[in-house]
Amino acid sequence: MTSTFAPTPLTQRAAWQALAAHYEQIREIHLRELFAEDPTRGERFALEAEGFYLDYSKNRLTDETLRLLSALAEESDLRGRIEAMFSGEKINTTEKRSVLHTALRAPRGATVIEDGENVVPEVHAVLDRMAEFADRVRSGEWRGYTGRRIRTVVNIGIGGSYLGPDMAYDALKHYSARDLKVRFVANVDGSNFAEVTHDLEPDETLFIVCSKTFTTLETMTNAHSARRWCLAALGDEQAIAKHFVAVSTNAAEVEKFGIDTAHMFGFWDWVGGRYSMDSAIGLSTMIAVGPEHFRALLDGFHAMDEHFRTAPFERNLPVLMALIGLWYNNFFGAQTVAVLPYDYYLGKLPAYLQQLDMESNGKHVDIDGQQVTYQTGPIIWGQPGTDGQHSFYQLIHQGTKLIPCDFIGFCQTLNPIAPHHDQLMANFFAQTEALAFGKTEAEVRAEGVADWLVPHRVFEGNRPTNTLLAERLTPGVLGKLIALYEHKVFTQGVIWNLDSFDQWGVELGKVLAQRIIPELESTGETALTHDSSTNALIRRYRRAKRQS
Ligand SMILES: O=P(O)(O)OC[C@H]1O[C@H](O)[C@H](O)[C@@H](O)[C@@H]1O
Repeated sequence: MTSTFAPTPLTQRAAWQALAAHYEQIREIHLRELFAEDPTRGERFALEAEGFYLDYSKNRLTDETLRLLSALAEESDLRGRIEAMFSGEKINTTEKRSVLHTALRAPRGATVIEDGENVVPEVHAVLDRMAEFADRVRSGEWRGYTGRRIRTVVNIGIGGSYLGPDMAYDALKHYSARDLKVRFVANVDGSNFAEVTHDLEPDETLFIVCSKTFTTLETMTNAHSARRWCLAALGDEQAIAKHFVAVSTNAAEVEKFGIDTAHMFGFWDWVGGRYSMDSAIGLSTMIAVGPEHFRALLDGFHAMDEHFRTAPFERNLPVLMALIGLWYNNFFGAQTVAVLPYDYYLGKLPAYLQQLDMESNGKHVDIDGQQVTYQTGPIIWGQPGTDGQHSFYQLIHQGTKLIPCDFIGFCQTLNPIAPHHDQLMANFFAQTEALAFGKTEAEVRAEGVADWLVPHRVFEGNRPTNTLLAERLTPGVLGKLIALYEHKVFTQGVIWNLDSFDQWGVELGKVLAQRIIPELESTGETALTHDSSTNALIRRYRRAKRQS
């Protein structure tokens, strides 16, 4: 069943037009004024939920802005779209699929119906098999072909079959078995494979080939190289069963590759690649941290799902963050969002969120195929603090572009080595303060700065930030954080009226590469029929290749 709601075009909705008018009134107002007007602003514009404290007071908005943004969510039928997603409607219309990553973390015993069937028992059956396998690898019961225990797990996969596990492995290092390493091969560049495997012992290495489709060029090329690497050392086809397992929705292709489907962990076409780190794609995560921590991660995801589904919009973390983001994206003309985690373990969060957000909402037509007349998904980027401070923060503080930032930090460190955490968090708090309030010309002059230097030392301020503070980074908190961003992206996609779950934009390049591969591999001078630029580049490459 699909929803029958036909929204008024976005820019014609009453709330959108009211926001456009409201923007004209508010665009010049400085955060200094907003804070001066209301001494309670810092506490009033904050939300405590699911273990997070979101301070959104340092944003260029008022109660009226929030009221209008919430009205826009209502007019966009956000409530109905949330229910449509959770209840298994085929909201991914271009691929005619349900979008049920939320079922991956539904508790045992819950009911989520997809095409007339409850999928929760299947989800838990796979989780149970994963747990059994992870325990066997972790305990050393699962042995390699020569009888040695597994010391390194290599996840072969790309996109959604890589970024989540890679991010989570770093994020949960503190909880990981230290005698078992996880590495990642994603890029089709042979240097990735070479560098990851050069110091590994084949008989102590387990490859997890992760691919939803099991046809992705990069992953299949790397998996075949891994197979050859393994066979070259162990010399027996029988060894493959001990050193390869697969995660996929495509059992036929897994078998064709030569992996016994008894060693395959499945998932379903209602899980998008970029929403799959909590499916069997998380097998490497589970092996690293153990089934109990993995379940805590899932519980975290689920808690945020429930919050998103039930909390009123103005007290709803993902909805609020989505609406604030939309305010800058569509009214202030901000092109990007910086995600700045003040936690070493979250170093790969920006890269993970790039796929989650940009592959979901980087669309120029709406769900009905109509060209949009408004901006859609922003460019996501970032780096952990404090590293970024010594590099690109200059532009955020004094550049000509408006860059809304998400600052993410924790009250407690997992590595209490004084004085590090206080210093880290002092920087965390200082940055949002500096960005919001800046430093006026009068303040700079009062410091006795020479006239000619004054303009360089002035900080305009009025640069918006969200601060997301949690107690400490645990598997559960990571799950909540990722679900928060998943639902933020969903909320924005609903308002922009997009299909946030397809990714046609990645297809053209793939198809053209398939056409070019034989042109590069062929030893003869096959005719080239591309444009003159592409032809010249290919000819140059072939010439260099012949000479090498
Ligand atoms: O898991 P796979 O089927 O190998 O897909 C891996 C990735 O490649 C595709 O091209 C898409 O851009 C991603 O959404 C996907 O996660």
